[in-house]
Amino acid sequence: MTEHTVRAAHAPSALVDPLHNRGVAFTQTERGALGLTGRLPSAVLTLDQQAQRAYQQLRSQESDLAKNVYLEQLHDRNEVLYYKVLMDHLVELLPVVYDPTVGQAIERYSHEYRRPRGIFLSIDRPDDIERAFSTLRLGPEDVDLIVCSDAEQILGIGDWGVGGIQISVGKLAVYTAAAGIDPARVIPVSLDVGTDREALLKDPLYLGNRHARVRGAAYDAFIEKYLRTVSAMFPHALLHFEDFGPSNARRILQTYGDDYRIFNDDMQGTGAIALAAALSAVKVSGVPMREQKLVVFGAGTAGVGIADQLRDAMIRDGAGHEQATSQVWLIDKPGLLTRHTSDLRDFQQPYARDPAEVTDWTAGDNGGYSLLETVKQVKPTTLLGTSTVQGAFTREVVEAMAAGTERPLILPLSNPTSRMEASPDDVIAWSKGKALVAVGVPVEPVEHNKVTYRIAQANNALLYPGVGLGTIVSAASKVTDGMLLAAAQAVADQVDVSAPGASLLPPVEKLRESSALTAAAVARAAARDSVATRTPDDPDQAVRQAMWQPVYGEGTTA
Ligand SMILES: NC(=O)C1=CN([C@@H]2O[C@H](COP(=O)(O)OP(=O)(O)OC[C@H]3O[C@@H](n4cnc5c(N)ncnc54)[C@H](O)[C@@H]3O)[C@@H](O)[C@H]2O)C=CC1
Ligand SMILES: CC(=O)C(=O)O
Ligand SMILES: [Mg+2]
Repeated sequence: MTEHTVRAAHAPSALVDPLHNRGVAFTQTERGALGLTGRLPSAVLTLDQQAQRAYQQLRSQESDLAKNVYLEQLHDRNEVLYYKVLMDHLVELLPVVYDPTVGQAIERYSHEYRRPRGIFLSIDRPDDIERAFSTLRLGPEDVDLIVCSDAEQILGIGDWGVGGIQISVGKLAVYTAAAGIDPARVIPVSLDVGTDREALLKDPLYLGNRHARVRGAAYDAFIEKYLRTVSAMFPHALLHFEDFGPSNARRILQTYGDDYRIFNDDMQGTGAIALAAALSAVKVSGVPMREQKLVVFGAGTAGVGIADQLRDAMIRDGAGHEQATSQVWLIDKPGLLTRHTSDLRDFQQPYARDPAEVTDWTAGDNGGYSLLETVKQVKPTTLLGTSTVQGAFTREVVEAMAAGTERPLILPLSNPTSRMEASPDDVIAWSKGKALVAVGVPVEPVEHNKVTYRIAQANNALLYPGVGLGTIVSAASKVTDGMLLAAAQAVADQVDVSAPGASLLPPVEKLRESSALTAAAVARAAARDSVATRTPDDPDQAVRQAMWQPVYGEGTTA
């Protein structure tokens, strides 16, 4: 050890540990008890005063990325203060710590890096998994939630290697800000299996494994070892999977979903929030769920995850399984997916159309059937965008939607903003105010013909925090389809869509209240589905009591 490292090791730990640090809010008595005498300026500030100062400092940052970096540094210094600022300004700051700015933070991770947050697991050292988690010195009862990503499909921006740790950090920040998940009881994880992005591999500052993504048996063994280790060490933790590539996302959930408490946000969370928007749209359009016709543009993890949940909702509303499946049309890079499309993925196959159906359709130059042709032929009630293709919902497509049905539901859900299939103001204008719209990122209301259209944010963040809290409060052994449906229904029940231009989903201003209602509905569903191992008499009260608040507790805290 050098003289410097010895000195650092003797720094007062209460100022270094972000879960306990209060900075200048430590009282003189606490400073004395914690060995901080002379280590802080004399004044003692309140949390509100600290939050005022931090917010002023934040406002002086010149870009959203700079604000994100500032907030991450605050997060690493003082978690209570970080969450106080975030929650006091949630509408303004959610897009900074989460979607869309988190995309930039991920791209810039190795360059903006200050200090590590979370657990970094390398596929090159699978035997380190247990030792890595042991460094946290947490016991089996101490962890509620672990978010991991292998960063193959971050939002709509693809493979970002170790930078994907920031999606795990960002998703957890939303869990705490929205649903009061205790930040001391969560762990963000990077599963670094390499990256196929040449620019990262060539960047001398890149902080991840400098090799191509490992696939096949070694990848599967790494995931299995991760699951076995974390569930043995933290048996009550919900294991959230985020932004895996389409085949791995689905395969992991299908292979391990019965044995481990897994939640795949991009399939299950996104499916449920889109279902919530669709349930609200049914109230406006009057077209019952069983009669909905859905065109999905971008048939990957999110697109087919949503298709599955909407198909199941059609079945619950009285459609037969075959009929409901036939009311879904998938479009991917080759165009409409038919049974003749080569390289269909297994999860796309149930929806592949019979080529005999489309013999009268006009094929494009590549021999496939375009989005526009499909919309004209099918006259769908709902058009979903999960393709990452900016501008794919052209004026002609939107006009065809509005010509085919009275109140089309149009969901350009791709993130971040640069990937959105259409901007809501165009969709409202091109459809002459008929379209019901929700998008993945926060956007301003749209004025059209003297009506103000409030555009719902159909981002899984409006739902997954409540799913997580409800799972934790009920100590559910798994996340069932019934719990996801209950979450979607609870979110939809919170909005009144009777006024012209009303939002299809609750606003972010009410996210905390909304997440509490969702969590209670999820806990009730867990009991109904016999997966709850704790059944509080009053789930609403249990949920509210479980919600962590950003306040300094009594007495010294180190
Ligand atoms: N609003 C929300 O809550 C969520 C939004 N998303 C967004 O959905 C998008 C897709 O994410 P994932 O499903 O995870 O990715 P993915 O890679 O699994 O799916 C994207 C699909 O779009 C297809 N695609 C690409 N170019 C196309 C083109 N020109 N024409 C037709 N299809 C094309 C791809 O082949 C792929 O099947 C991302 O932008 C992501 O941010 C994902 C999860 C949640
Ligand atoms: C919101 C989200 O999970 C995504 O875009 O991937
Ligand atoms: Mg995601």
